[in-house]
Amino acid sequence: MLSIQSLSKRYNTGDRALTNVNIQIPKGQVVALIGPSGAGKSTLIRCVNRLVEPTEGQVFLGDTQLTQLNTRQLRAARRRMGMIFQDYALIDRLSVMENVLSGYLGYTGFWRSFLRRYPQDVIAEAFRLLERVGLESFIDKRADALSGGQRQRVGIARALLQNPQILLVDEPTASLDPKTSRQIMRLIRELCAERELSAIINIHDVHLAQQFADRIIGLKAGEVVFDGEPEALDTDMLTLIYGEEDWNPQTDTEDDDSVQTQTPDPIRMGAKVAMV
Ligand SMILES: Nc1ncnc2c1ncn2[C@@H]1O[C@H](COP(=O)(O)OP(=O)(O)OP(=O)(O)O)[C@@H](O)[C@H]1O
Repeated sequence: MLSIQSLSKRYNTGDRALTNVNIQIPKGQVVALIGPSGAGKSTLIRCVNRLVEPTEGQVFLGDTQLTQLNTRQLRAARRRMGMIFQDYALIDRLSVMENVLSGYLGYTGFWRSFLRRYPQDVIAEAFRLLERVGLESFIDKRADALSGGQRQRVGIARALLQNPQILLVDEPTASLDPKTSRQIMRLIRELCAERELSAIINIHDVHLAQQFADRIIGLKAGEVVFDGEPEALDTDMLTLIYGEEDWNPQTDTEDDDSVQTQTPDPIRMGAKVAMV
């Protein structure tokens, strides 16, 4: 579904951010991208939707070679990629509903988007999505009146309104507390399963990655050094990716209100992960 081939990126400053990255992601697979600061995670996600231009290599979404598209074609192709951001990227003065509907703007002409007129079926779908992410009673609230977790749910609903084939998710939980982080990761995972959507999630929290991803890719200094199931990510591999560190932190999962998260801490339990 998404195919990243021999991808390299060197910034104008001379920084080599990615070197010969090869990743194939099938439909419906949730991939967590981990690695220390500066490893190239954000660059990789941004090379997929060409917010950053790769220096070498190709990226295919289905049959479309994203790396060959002109500006107009790229705009159309980006509608097939839903973006979810660390800082939510909402318009504060607009309502929750208007923020979600803005996910449709890429499809619509200038005047319609200027007048913010949306087809009835799009509005109905936005309602359904807001219900699905648990925000049905917040539809008319201004975005800046919401908590961080609620704002991220709006961001998720907005991305899904595009009806994308893949979600590109950049540190979705970086600004959230541990309990809300797990709820958001669970929601993303469930939605991907319901819609057979693939996702690449750039995430710093290794425990969350292990708990909620189908597959983990570890980047170090721009190169893929691990690509496998969460169970295979043991302490030796974590040390290779991040360097020497205590990989046995006491993490508390008791405060999560979902029964599904009563899984053992994956690293404490010798990296045997009970997937949700
Ligand atoms: N716009 C830029 N111009 C020049 N160099 C950049 C730019 N963006 C990133 N880099 C460099 O590319 C490398 C990879 O950065 P990137 O932000 O992709 O890493 P990351 O793994 O996402 O880090 P973090 O977890 O801290 O966000 C780093 O050496 C960084 O300094």
